[in-house]
Amino acid sequence: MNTPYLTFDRITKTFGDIEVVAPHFDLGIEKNDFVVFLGPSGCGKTTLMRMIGGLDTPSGGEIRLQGVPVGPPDWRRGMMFQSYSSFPWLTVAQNVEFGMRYRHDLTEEEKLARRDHYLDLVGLYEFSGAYPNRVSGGMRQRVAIARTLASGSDVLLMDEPFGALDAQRRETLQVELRNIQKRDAKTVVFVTHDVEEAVFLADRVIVFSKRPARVVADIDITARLGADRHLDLRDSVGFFELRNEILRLLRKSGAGHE
Ligand SMILES: Nc1ncnc2c1ncn2[C@@H]1O[C@H](COP(=O)(O)OP(=O)(O)OP(=O)(O)O)[C@@H](O)[C@H]1O
Repeated sequence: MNTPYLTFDRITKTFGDIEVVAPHFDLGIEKNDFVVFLGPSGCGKTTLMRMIGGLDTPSGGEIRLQGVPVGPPDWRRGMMFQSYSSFPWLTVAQNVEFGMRYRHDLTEEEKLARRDHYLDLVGLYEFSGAYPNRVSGGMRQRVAIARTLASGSDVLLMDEPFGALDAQRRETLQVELRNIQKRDAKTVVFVTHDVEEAVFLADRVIVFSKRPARVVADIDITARLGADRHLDLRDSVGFFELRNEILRLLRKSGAGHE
């Protein structure tokens, strides 16, 4: 049997008396999969992501990437959290460059080209020289998205990254993220509370129970919708069926979802 690219092997996690994941939590994530975590608020999704990124450590068990236990954060696991703010003392462009500080494999010219490409992608090129505290919250979030993508990590850990964006920008970035993920063969773990966003982006949606988190459903979205995602898909019957199915699961899992 093949070992998954990313493995949670008999994980336990407690904060004092609080048990965050169900005892001996197991989960495998395949390379180049776009996996979305959905579940009730406070069930442990962020904690699971932080443990992949190395910002938190399991109380027991092991998380392995390509068979190797994960250690402290490094650029191969790029993290982007909703609260992950920009550095106020750096300009928008310098913030994006900062994401590439460990990319010794790139020349200065390549770094600058990547910086400009991703700034353009998130619609911030013209704000390159601005300081983050001079732009809106949604724009700061886009700076963080550009920085994460520019860093070129193999694994992208994204915790509600589009939360502060307006609907149109959000749709654009969803399509772009999905394209980048497929084109550049990234493995993405993405947390959202938005079921439509989950269905649109994911190859696989994992629905968690209330804390302590356990997997209540593991849905192969690509088997049902195909890998090619375009905005028209949102109007299809298959999309609606999946959305409704997941909303029902969330209601049952006690999410009290919108
Ligand atoms: N550093 C910490 N110390 C103590 N308790 C914590 C800590 N971090 C998280 N928790 C608790 O662990 C539980 C899981 O939190 P987590 O942020 O992982 O949930 P979540 O599913 O991401 O929630 P949300 O959807 O609201 O973002 C919560 O009860 C939270 O209060």
